[in-house]
Amino acid sequence: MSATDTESARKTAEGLSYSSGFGNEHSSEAVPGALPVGRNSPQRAPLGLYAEQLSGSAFTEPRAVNRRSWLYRIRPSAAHPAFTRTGNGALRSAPFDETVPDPNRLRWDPLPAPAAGTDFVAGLWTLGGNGDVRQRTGMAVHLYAANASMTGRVFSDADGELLIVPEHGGLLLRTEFGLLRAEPGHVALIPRGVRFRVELLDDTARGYVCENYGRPFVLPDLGPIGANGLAAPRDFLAPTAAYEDREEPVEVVNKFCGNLWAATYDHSPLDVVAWHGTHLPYVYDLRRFNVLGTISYDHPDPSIFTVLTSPSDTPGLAGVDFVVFAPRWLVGEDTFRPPYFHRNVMSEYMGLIEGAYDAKTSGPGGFVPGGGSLHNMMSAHGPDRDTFEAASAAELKPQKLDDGLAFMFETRWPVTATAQALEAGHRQQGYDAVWQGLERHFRP
Ligand SMILES: O=C(O)Cc1cc(O)ccc1O
Ligand SMILES: [Fe+2]
Repeated sequence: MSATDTESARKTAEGLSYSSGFGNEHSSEAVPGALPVGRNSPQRAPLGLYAEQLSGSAFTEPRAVNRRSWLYRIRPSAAHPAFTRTGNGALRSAPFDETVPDPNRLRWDPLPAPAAGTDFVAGLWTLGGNGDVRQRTGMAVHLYAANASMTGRVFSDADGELLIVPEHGGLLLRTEFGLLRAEPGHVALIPRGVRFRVELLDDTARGYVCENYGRPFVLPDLGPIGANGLAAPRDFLAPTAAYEDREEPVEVVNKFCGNLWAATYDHSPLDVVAWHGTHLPYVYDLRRFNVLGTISYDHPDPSIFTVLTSPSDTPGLAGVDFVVFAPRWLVGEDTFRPPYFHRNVMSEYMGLIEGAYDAKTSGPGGFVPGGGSLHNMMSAHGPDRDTFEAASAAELKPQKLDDGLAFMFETRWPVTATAQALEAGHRQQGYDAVWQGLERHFRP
């Protein structure tokens, strides 16, 4: 990628404007009058545009979960030649059956640097997942490492929505709905089927992606917490309409039932001049998360850190939760303050965006930014030996944890790793050792 590409992406990102709110109806027009008033599909849409509905739920789903957007575009998406199979690279999809589900605790260092000229799509590398793309259940954990902006091509995922978690390097996401800027510490969500192109705001980019095949992410219910707290709806930012009017070949890469397919349009499909609806991309700054925790004793369960949840058919049992461990005060009295030892019916993939995580030693060979751990259902885990020893002896003054930003994709189904993840050179060997040497202290 040339320095000028990065520079121009950066300049574009500076001037972005958004509209705020989660799950509500948004609307935007890049040209005044482009949005029809009072109806969705007039006989002739304004300004000679084509009207197109993009649905994210069945037409008949209850109003509370119904999602669709109306797009007013220069050319209809339907005007394209046949899609043909293209290479899947290091992308894998559910069902994950290359390997046997592994009860062991697994940990990885960051992805190695990619070959020159690797863009976001080419840089996707699947760690594992669960469910079945054809049944629209489950999730996948991907990582990405890129050093080039996407040029001449866009991506869309029919299999699920993409929750992008940058760890290194900013991203400019040019979507059908407009532009989003996602820096490390932000998350961006691209809904099922929405086309987008990723441009890099820095020379290289690295991060994580949760591909959610199931019900779209929503904000968790707050129960006795009350009307406020955790992620506030108004901190979710939708783009404003911005269109490309380009009559030139653009490759549309479509992830469909686990495979990549491509068709070359004779124009840019990011040609939406106006839109309104609820099936929308958004960004959220994790530092806006209102962290709640104990002000008396005991370490609350991490469900209190849920940013977004994808409900399954069983109330309270998420297909996948996105959970953030953000800076916070620890004040619990007579309390072991880091995450406790546990065996969990849910399966936990953890990543680190910045700094250190309070249950694990950082530094080489430890849990490091860009790395990740997989603690599958019922696997025994928790603080490593050094963390346990330090926290058991610590003086319990109020303590600010402000040097880390970690997250978890937590799912009701076990995560099966891909063959490339189990065999990867960056998989840490001997992770079990972090729990060795926990002394016996029992004195009956
Ligand atoms: O570090 C983990 O394993 C994640 C986690 C954090 C926590 O605060 C409590 C339980 C839990 O699984
Ligand atoms: Fe855990």
